Amino acid sequence: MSNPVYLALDVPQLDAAKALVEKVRGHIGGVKLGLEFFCAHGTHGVHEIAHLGLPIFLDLKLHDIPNTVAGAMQSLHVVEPAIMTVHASGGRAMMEDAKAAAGENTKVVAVTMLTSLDERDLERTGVGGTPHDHVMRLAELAKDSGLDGIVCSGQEVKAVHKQWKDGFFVVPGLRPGGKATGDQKRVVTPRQARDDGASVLVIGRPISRADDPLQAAREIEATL
Ligand SMILES: O=c1ccn([C@@H]2O[C@H](COP(=O)(O)O)[C@@H](O)[C@H]2O)c(=O)[nH]1
Repeated sequence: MSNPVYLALDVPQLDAAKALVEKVRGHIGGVKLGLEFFCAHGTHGVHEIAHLGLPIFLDLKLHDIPNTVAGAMQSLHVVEPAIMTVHASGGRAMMEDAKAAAGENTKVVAVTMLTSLDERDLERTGVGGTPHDHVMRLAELAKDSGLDGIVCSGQEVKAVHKQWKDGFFVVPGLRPGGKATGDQKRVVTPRQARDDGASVLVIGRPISRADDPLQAAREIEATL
């Protein structure tokens, strides 16, 4: 089985980002490039990282009217990402058009509820119910819209996997100690997420901000 860990490369300098990937490449299965990286380095930066030879997950969390999101997906064919994200709350038509516009080798997955949010945050946005209810509802919408899977926390992945057997599940908000730290609120360990059905484990700061990123990546891999 291939390594499910995708390193979140939220690092502003391109050279430092490349050096980090080179350092830990034997202990990860892919690289996740998000808004911080893309705003700084654009498609040029994506190509530079892709040249290192690992699969690329482009996490831009697109959320706009269907025509605009479909146009953005088309424009990103040049970088051929293995995985792309849109927001499930963009609605069915947006997700259908995003999937139709994506390259044939790109999995499109929908962000349900950010792992930095909890039930109180949800309530403040006017959404009632628990994170579990909200994630399940949006997962069903993503499935009906023809997407490949969703992004959710490790606290929901087991339930979603039960209902969507062949879905592709991306789980961020992972902490080796299993404790919520900093901005991440719905947290589990990488091992628990894997055991509960995650397809991809997104891990950033526990590796990138570790005193010894190589050792941190090795230790996480050993738990899986
Ligand atoms: O719900 C979500 C969706 C995406 N992310 C992204 O994952 C990484 C997590 O980084 P850590 O440093 O391991 O916290 C980051 O790039 C987020 O943009 C998420 O955390 N939660």
